[in-house]
Amino acid sequence: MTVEPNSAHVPVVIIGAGPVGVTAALLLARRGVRSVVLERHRDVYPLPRAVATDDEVCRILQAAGVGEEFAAISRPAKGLRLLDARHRVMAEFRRSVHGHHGYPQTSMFDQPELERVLRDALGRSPECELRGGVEVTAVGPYTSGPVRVTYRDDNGEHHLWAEAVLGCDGANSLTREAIGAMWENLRFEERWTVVDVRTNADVRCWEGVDQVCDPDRPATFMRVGEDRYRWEFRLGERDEPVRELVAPWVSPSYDGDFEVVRKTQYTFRARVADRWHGGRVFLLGDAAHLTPPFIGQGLCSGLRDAYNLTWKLARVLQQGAEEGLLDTYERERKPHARRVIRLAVAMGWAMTGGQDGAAALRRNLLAAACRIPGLAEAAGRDLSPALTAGPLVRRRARRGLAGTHCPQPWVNADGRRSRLDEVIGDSFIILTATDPSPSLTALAHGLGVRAVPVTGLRDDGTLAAWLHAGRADAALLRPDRVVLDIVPAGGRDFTDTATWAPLLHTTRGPHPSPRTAEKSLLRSATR
Ligand SMILES: O=C(O)/C=C/c1cccc(O)c1
Repeated sequence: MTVEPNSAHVPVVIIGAGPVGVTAALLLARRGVRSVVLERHRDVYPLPRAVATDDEVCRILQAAGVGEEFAAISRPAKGLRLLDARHRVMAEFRRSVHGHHGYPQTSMFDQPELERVLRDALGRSPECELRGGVEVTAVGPYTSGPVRVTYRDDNGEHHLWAEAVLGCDGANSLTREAIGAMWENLRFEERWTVVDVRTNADVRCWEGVDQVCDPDRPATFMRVGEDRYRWEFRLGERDEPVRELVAPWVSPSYDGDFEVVRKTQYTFRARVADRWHGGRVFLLGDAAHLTPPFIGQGLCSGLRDAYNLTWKLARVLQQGAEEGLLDTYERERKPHARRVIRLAVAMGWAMTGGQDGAAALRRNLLAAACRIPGLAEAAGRDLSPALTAGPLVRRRARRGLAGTHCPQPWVNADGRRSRLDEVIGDSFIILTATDPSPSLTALAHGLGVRAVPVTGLRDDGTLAAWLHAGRADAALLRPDRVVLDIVPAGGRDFTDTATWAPLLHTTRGPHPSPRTAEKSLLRSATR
């Protein structure tokens, strides 16, 4: 897509071509929505930052069309351990290589490699245009009609008018300022040193993440790749040399290759923006939330933002869905991001002893850091909680299926083994335990949604067991695979559809999806 410079109209402008911005562009492109991505740097930022994803995020990357490429550059991690000051294991939280979403529950990767994969995919998408080496100088006004985005490049100043603007412009977001959002402080602020090393040394480690719970020298250590390692240390009184810092893991007498790829100081913060949009200007990723990295969820939260928002935006822009659909973005994502940040902060307290008046008391308890209330339980589980109830999450019970994700097993359709999402398409869908009743079929038809019995998908029984465990005869999945509502076991239909049915309504048909092959698989699976 090429847009005339100086004064052009585009459906979506994305500010920032980091992983969140580019993934958002790819997800929109898969739904036929064109975007221009504006980025300060000309090329991928070469230094490592994020190092971990969970399986939900791998599924998002799959939806963006780079799932297999990401699998090829990432490495499953065994999980998370809490160590005491003498590096004795106090608690171990194992992660499976076959998570709920069909991928390893934790994967390690090198961020520049991920960004290269995403940029290459962007280059193959005619719906996306990346403008690198530009500086965005203003966003807005945004209160009515298209939003103006002003940027500068070597040729001067330009304006774009967009139906929506996605601010993926990081912690110092200009977009956040433009919409007048303020930070809500979740009370964690510490200076840490982050060290990335490439070496073939015999590093003392396991295939996972170690958190050293030592108030005097809290630290994180993990293997990121074949010869890539990351250490994080809370800043001490003096700036110690790397070899001194890593001496407990790499023998000081090792004199082989040892490249410090990066050593930098960060302020780890816990913050959430008080508002995530102003009209059609949205905040995503670090522009909307900041977390200490102790549970590896920073980038994950940003990619969840992109997945949550893009299907809603595509429906509004392309299919004439109600504007109210867009309000659910902040309503769903903000409490989710806040909960994940709080868990990261709790992990930080376990490692450091905390910063408040009770810190001294907690220090005495640190020999059993995993006893910090709720931490062990939460850290041992899926780190991504269910979405809270709202217009698009009809939660009846605290532990019901609504707000959680449908699992992604392998299925067999049309004689081919595929991941579930490749087969069920990218719109709303109802999965049923058995053949849908005539009334459910009629209801589905009225909603413009397909009802598919899981038996026809021929998976390994995962889907039937999941519905059974959730006491559901059917589940209505949203395009992001979150359960909107269920038909309770023994029930006939969805009840009280009035709260969500209007949000499913569209006035135009969907853009023809590039995934025609998947649709044909679905037809044969449901015949
Ligand atoms: O809980 C996990 O499996 C991974 C946690 C993690 C990942 C990356 C960086 C961290 O400090 C923790």
